[in-house]
Amino acid sequence: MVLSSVLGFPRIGANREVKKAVEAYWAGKLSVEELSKVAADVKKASWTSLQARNVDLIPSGDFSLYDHVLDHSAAFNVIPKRYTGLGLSALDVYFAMGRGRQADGVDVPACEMKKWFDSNYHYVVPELSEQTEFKLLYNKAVQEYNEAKAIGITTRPVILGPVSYLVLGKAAKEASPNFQPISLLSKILPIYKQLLEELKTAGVDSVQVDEPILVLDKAASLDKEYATAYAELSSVAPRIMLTTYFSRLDSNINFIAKLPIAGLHIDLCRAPNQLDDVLTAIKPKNIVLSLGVVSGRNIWKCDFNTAIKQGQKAINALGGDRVIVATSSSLLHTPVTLASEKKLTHQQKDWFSFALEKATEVATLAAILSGSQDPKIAAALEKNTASIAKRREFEHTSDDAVRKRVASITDDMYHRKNKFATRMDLQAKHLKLPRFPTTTIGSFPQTNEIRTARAKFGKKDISEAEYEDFIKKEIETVVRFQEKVGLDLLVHGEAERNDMVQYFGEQLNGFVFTQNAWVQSYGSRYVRPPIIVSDVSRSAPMTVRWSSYAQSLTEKPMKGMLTGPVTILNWSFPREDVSRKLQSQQLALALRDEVIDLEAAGISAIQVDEPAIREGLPLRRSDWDEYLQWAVDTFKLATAGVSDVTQTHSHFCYSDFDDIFPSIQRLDADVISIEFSKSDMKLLHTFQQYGYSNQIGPGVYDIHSPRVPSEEEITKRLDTTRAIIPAHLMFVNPDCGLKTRGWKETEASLANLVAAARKARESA
Ligand code: MET
Ligand SMILES: [Zn+2]
Repeated sequence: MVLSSVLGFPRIGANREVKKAVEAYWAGKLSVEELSKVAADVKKASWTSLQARNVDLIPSGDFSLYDHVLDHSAAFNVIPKRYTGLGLSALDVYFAMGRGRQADGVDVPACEMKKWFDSNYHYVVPELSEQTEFKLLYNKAVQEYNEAKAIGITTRPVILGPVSYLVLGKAAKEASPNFQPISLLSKILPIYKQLLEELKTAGVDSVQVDEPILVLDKAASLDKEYATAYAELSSVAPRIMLTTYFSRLDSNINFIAKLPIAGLHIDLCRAPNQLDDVLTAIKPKNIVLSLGVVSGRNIWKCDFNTAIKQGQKAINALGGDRVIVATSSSLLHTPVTLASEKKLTHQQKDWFSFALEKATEVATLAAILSGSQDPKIAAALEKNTASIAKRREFEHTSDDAVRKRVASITDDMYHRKNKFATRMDLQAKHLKLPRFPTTTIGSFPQTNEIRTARAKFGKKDISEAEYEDFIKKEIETVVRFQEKVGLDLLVHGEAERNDMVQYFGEQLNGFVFTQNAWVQSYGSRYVRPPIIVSDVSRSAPMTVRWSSYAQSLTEKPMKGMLTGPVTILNWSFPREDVSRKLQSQQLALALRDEVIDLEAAGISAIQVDEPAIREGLPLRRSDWDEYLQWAVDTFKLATAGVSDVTQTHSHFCYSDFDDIFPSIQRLDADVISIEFSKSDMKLLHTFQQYGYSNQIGPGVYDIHSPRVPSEEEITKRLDTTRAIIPAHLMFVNPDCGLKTRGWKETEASLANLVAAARKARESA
């Protein structure tokens, strides 16, 4: 019999209960007990609804109040010293690691956060060194397994495997210079053994051990580590389902097939072509194969007929008892349920599947592949076939004007008139910025007042004119504040934006929006990605009136603010019927018109944010060039339409710069601002290595945390940076937008930033 499996479920609650509870706990408005109760209810709701949908293998242990990697670190005693001895409870230490803490005399920054593979989910990076003493402080997998068991549901616990956990970590400050986290393998294995033994004792039959690192090139050199780890673990563990996702195993399958594991999960949505090789490699072994055929990363209804073909092939090779039908990855990256969407048309609803609907899909597929004679199953297949046929029909319609415009893009549209050095002089005269010009990344605090006004406008409780007035007042407040605090290049504050992608998607043709389709980005931050369903174009200017209104209020230069094509694409649920490249080109042409309109309206600095360009990078190196070629080209297409006197900016927030640094240069933005305050100046080494010719604003403090950086702290950062980046190329700015921050810390932080920049100017 073919079983069905879900690899992980969204942990935010169908109505964002977890966000609300966690934030209330932080604000001191909810007790630990009340928070645990909310968490328990959300877990229970997930388990019972997966059971009701006939999913055979239901995950547990995948819940988290902040991040599952952080959970692991906290449970394994991977707690940097700076968070201990502060008199905090274990839970508060946990949250302090996730988001920093500045209260009651305690002042600690957050741990570094990184993007989880090529997704927009961020994990908290474990800090490891020779001194790390692993200990199993608690066993979350066992706890959740028992929690589910208590309500009569048998689950399959999920844990992050030892090799991936270590490789995802980084060397702590105190580690010796050549320290590699993976060198701790022999030290961490006993703890994993203890964890797994406890699972076995609790009655667990099989455990999902995630080793997503296996889809990366670097796994090829970790074959010995994998062999050692799994030989040790399998001797004490329940049956191990080794789980990979997001890309293909390629030659890594050769050593994986030799591991003493009970099963292997592969992602057939991202990498359908790996099926044959994997089947060949595992056929002689007694390994179960879990087929990731229902996408954990996108929201399109699964094409059953394609999935059935893959399933049938696996059954033919291995027999039905060795095949599982599963989601391609955890459903953490998809919204909870389509049932919450009241505004989608009937046609649109028929295109999509969210997490709960995907659970039904895996269960139905497993039934079909098991030869079920249930008429309901036959009807479900028929219905799916009809839905997919209708969607294909829709996909064949296209916007000819947009397609023609893409086909007639010419080479000169990718380039500015003159080289950067010439442009820099022209812009300096025009903008009259001082040395170490100070600026921000765009957004200012999104207060409750702003959200309430937007919600009221959405519900038509206030008129468009009233809303417009409200936003204008917000813009004025932000402009006056920036003048007062002494910033040089101003922004309008983005008060009118619900989200930097959604805001544009809503004004562009080709997108569909949801009401409740939230997906976790980090901690309690959730986003609602728009869905690209057809060709994209712009009907009218999107930001010009706000930017020009802001400029009209001040003598200082105002920076226009747009989200770049690659980021809009990567933070949307993309189409799967046309290439990402084509979708990005269409977006770029729409944005190009906006950039040109902003310039015509008197805006002389225009920032086009591309924070997601790095995360869209394919996980396998051999696929990089192709991606970077079109990603960089489409950014240039969006920005290069302006005259040389207009200063283009771009912003990136991630720390793994090394990989794509030459491409950042090729973007040819006049100024880039980057996040780096949390990665310990690592970026600077990248700079030293590759050099960079244009202007650059390394983020001087971490905006993801509410703590206020002192002036000295910022000065120190500037000093380090100046040793590497020529002073005349430097901008001074926070490492990202301020929308998640409160006004109080924003005022204090920016005052310190301006003071530090002035000091730097004096000593320049
Ligand atoms: C995630 S990058 C954010 C950039 C945007 N301009 C902002 O300031 O919020
Ligand atoms: Zn950012």
